[in-house]
This record gives sequence, C-alpha cells and structure tokens, in this order.
Amino acid sequence: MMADANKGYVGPIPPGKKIKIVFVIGGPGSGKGTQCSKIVNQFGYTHLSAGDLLREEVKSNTEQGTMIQNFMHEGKLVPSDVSVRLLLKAMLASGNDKFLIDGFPRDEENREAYEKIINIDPEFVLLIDCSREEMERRILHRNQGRDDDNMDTIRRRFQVFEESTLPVIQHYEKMGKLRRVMWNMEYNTMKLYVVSTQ
Ligand SMILES: Nc1ncnc2c1ncn2[C@@H]1O[C@H](COP(=O)(O)OP(=O)(O)OP(=O)(O)O)[C@@H](O)[C@H]1O
Ligand SMILES: O=c1ccn([C@@H]2O[C@H](COP(=O)(O)O)[C@@H](O)[C@H]2O)c(=O)[nH]1
Ligand SMILES: [Mg+2]
Repeated sequence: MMADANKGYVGPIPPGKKIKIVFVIGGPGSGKGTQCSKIVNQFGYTHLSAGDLLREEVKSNTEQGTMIQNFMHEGKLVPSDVSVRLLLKAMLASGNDKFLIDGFPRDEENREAYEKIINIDPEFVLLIDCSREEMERRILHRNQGRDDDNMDTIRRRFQVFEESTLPVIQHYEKMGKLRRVMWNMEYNTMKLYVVSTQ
C-alpha cells in the first residue's frame, strides 16, 4: 500500500501495498458469482465470495463450522467477525492486490466490522440489480445442492436482503460509490461500465 495513497491506514495488510477492493452486492441469485468469474478471468482480480468461504469453513467439521451451517441454513447472517476474518485470511493468502468481494458487506454491522478490521475503502460497489421473480427462478434452477436453496430459506434470504443489505447499498450510494448494473444488461456493456472505472 503506497503511503500517500493510503495515508492514515491502520490495518493488517502490509504497508507499501496498494490494495484495490470492489464489493459486488445483489440479492440472492442475482448473478454475483457468475459475473465475478467473468470479470476475474479478464482483469486479474481475485474473486472472494464470502458465502463460498463460509461454506468451506462448514466442511471443516469444527464447532465454528457447525455454528456457521446453522446460520446459513436459516438464511441468517453469521457474526461479522467470522466473515471478516475469513475474508482477511483469504486476501493475505492470495498474494494479489485486486479483489472482487462477492456478497459482502450484507449489513451495517458487517460494514462496520470490515472498517474496523480490514479498513480499506472500496474503489466502488457494484450492485447487480435483479427482479425478485428472476432471482427466485435462477435459484430454483441452480441445482448446486446448496442447503439454503429451498423455498423457506430463500424467503428468509430475501427478507435479510431487503431489511439489512439495502441500508448498506444506500450508504455507498450516499458516498457516491455505487455502480448499478441491471440484470438484463448485456455482459459487454456491463464490462465496459465496470472497466471504465479502472
Ligand atoms: N445473466 C444471467 N442470465 C441467466 N442466468 C444467470 C445469469 N447470471 C447468473 N445466472 C444463473 O443464475 C444462478 C444464480 O447465479 P449466481 O450463483 O451467480 O448468483 P449469486 O448472486 O452468486 O447467488 P447467491 O447469492 O445465492 O450466491 C446460476 O444458476 C447462474 O448460472
Ligand atoms: O457476508 C456474508 C455472506 C454470506 N453469509 C451467509 O451465507 C449465505 C449464502 O451467501 P451467498 O452469498 O448467497 O453465497 C447467506 O445467506 C448467509 O447465511 C453471511 O452470513 N455473511
Ligand atoms: Mg453466489
């Protein structure tokens, strides 16, 4: 992180490294993971999905894994310090300096914990704006065997998105950091939109 570019930075990332972070937010099934995979292939970002990191942790069969599994099964958000520390660990392990962070922050508490622990301002926040009807259709056709892709949990995940994630989106909108792309936008148009900010 360059001293001038990050004046006042206090955090765990080694000084002298300029880290670029883009948050990718959207409702459940809006296509965050799909679009991140396309972007990283072309632009050298590391894609970190908070949900995938949590699912990996569940596989560890630890007490923490079981706790995470219960939260995810109910469509609730796991405690912020857990998700932020998993993200930080993955960032440090990657050695890269450009990250697309998919599905995070999900609520104001996540955002505050991120600011406390990692403390790197996102370049911008990409919102994939998708109709609920389309998101539901996509999740129900996804067939990835996800424990939370059932109608009861899906309802709860939508509720969390509307009640807890929308305030985060509004926060970044007020800061002028929000870039909104529509779910039915052509990928090439969206790519130009994203890349034009590089
Ligand atoms: N533009 C698109 N058109 C049609 N289907 C799409 C599109 N983008 C993604 N999908 C499909 O929709 C499903 C959900 O996409 P994806 O897993 O990327 O969403 P997500 O936002 O990461 O969801 P979650 O929040 O549940 O992790 C997948 O089956 C994916 O193949
Ligand atoms: O920051 C986060 C991200 C995710 N979760 C939990 O994981 C599931 C699935 O997330 P996806 O992004 O859809 O893969 C989500 O419903 C939460 O239970 C979280 O707690 N915090
Ligand atoms: Mg996803």
